[in-house]
Order: sequence, then C-alpha cells, then structure tokens
Amino acid sequence: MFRIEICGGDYKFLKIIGKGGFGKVYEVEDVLGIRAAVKVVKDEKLARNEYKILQILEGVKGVPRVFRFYDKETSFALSMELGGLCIIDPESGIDFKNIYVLADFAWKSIEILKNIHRRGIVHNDIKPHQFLISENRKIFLVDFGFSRRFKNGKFHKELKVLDKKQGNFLFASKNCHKGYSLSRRDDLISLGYMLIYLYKGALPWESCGNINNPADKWDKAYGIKKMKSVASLCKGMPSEFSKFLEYSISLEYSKKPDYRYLISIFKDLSALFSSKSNTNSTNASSSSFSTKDIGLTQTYFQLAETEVIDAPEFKLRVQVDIENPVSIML
Ligand SMILES: Nc1ncnc2c1ncn2[C@@H]1O[C@H](COP(=O)(O)OP(=O)(O)OP(=O)(O)O)[C@@H](O)[C@H]1O
Repeated sequence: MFRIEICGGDYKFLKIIGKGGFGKVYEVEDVLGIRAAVKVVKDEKLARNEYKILQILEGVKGVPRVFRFYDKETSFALSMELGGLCIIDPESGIDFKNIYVLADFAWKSIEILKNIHRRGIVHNDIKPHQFLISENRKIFLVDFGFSRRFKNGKFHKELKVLDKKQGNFLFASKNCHKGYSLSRRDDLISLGYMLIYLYKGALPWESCGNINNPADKWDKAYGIKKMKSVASLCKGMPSEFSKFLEYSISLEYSKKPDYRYLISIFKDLSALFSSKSNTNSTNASSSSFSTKDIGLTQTYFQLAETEVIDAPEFKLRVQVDIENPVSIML
C-alpha cells in the first residue's frame, strides 16, 4: 500500500479515481481548488516512460498535461491534469448505441491519435478504459506507460519481432499477436475494435478472457480474430466502421495513415445521424440518407484544449508504506 504525503498541508485528498494493473490513481486538490490526478506506480521504467511521453505530448488536445514526477525509493508517481470518468462508466451516461454519438467519438479519437502520432509517439494500449470524459464532455486519452517513439530522428523505426505481447488481448491488433513492434496502424486497429465493442457491448473473442494462462488466452483470441472477417465484425453497423477497420488493417507497418480521410468518414456519419436524430430516427443504416443531410456542426464530445495551469504547488512526496493502508497526510 502507498502512503502519500502532501507537502505543506495545502492539499486535500479527494478520492481514489482509478486502479489499473500497474498502480492507483488519486484525485487531489490544492488551496486554489485546482484538482489534479496523481498516478502512483511501482514499476520505475513504466512511470518514467509515461512521464517522458507526457512531456513530449505537452499541449496535444485530449492528452492530460503532466505536472511533476515524484520518486521515492521504490515508489514513483506523476501528477497530471484531471480527466474525468471513464467513457464506459455507466455514470458517464454516454449512449454509444447512438450512431451519432459513436461516430462523433470516433473522429475525435482519431484526431487525438493523429496529434499524438505527429509528435512521433504511438500509444500502444488503446482500449475503452483509457478514454475519459470530463464534466463538459471533453475527451482525454490516458495511460502512456507503454507508449513509444516510432521514429529515430526522421526515419521510422524498423519492424522487429518481439517475443512478448503487450496491451490488452481484447483490443490488440493481429500484428500485436504476431509479436510485431507496434506502429500507427495498430493504434487505429485497436480503436476500430473498440468502436465495435462500444456499439455491440462485446467482441467475438471476449470469452478468451476466462482462460487463466496468458499465452493460451492470447493464442485462442488470435485464432478467432484470424477467422472473423471485418464485415462479420461490423455486421449491423453503418459501413463506415468496416471501411475504417479495413483501411487500418491494410496499412503497412511504417505507412502514415490518411487521417483526414478517416476523420471525414466519421464526421460525415455523425452529421448524418445528428440531422437524422432531429427527425427522430437512430436507425443504424446510413444508406437511406442522402448526403444533403450532412452539414450540421453540432457535436456531442469536445476536444480538450489544454489549459495552461501554473501548478508549482503539486509537490508531493510519495512513499511506499507496506504496513499501512492508503493514507494521505494533510
Ligand atoms: N488524468 C486522469 N484523470 C482522471 N482519471 C484518471 C487519470 N489517469 C488515470 N485515471 C483513471 O485511473 C485508471 C487507471 O489509470 P491508468 O490506465 O493510467 O493505469 P494503469 O495502471 O496503467 O492501467 P492499466 O492496467 O489499464 O494499464 C483509468 O482507467 C482512469 O479511470
């Protein structure tokens, strides 16, 4: 367990807001009422990598701004801008079965990935838990522990075959199953699987999650992924979703995706369903609508503008205290 001491007594611990496989995330508040998220991680390499990546991504819309890194013996933490609820938390109230909402989320997520990729970074662990929504419906992408630079200077890194799988078996691309080093295409493919999951509530290889042995779980899921066509995965959804997944899967390892094209697919679809929902229909087929319906600028989600918050006060001292339960010194 961790004990977090907040220097000077000027900070209020509000609550634990997340528990991941690698640590806990706390919400804290300073005297000015500025809230922040503090992620405490045991693995030094992951923590330092996440901090470094978040510094590189400073100013990218939809990525929380990082404040500080804390290093205390065997415990590490970073404080960052507070995101919000996970998009699949029922309290967020998001209805992803509404195509307008799903398509709006899709293009804004692609926009975030485009901007992250522009800085030379791939996320490498895209899944629903990494997307948060603030009270004013701004989307944030979090958890850059596995993220990497995909370029050496101007040049794309070479493809390597690694003997480890990383990320989440449910959303991992087939390239990831093959052990290939991940690139921009894999973030998009995982997003493609994720959009299907958000709409349908499950993916066909979900039951593999019950297999205890990780290697068997990944192998079994890979077997099912290989058998399922994109068309069958996207059955019952507008064709834009299969277009997106087909395109992403077809990309070569180092190929730069055509983000403008991908964003336009979902922007148009979202506008189409926005106008259609004004005439009271949420039919999942887009074929019956004419493109004349497109043109509304109304959106469901917002892309976060990173506010410049001067946060020198977030000077936390983080200590591991195996004996004691979580406590925050005020
Ligand atoms: N900046 C933030 N603002 C609000 N909540 C956050 C923030 N960062 C993380 N969280 C919450 O904490 C959870 C876990 O965070 P994160 O995914 O970074 O941890 P992790 O240990 O790397 O998780 P995983 O096991 O999924 O890899 C998130 O799903 C989210 O609910």
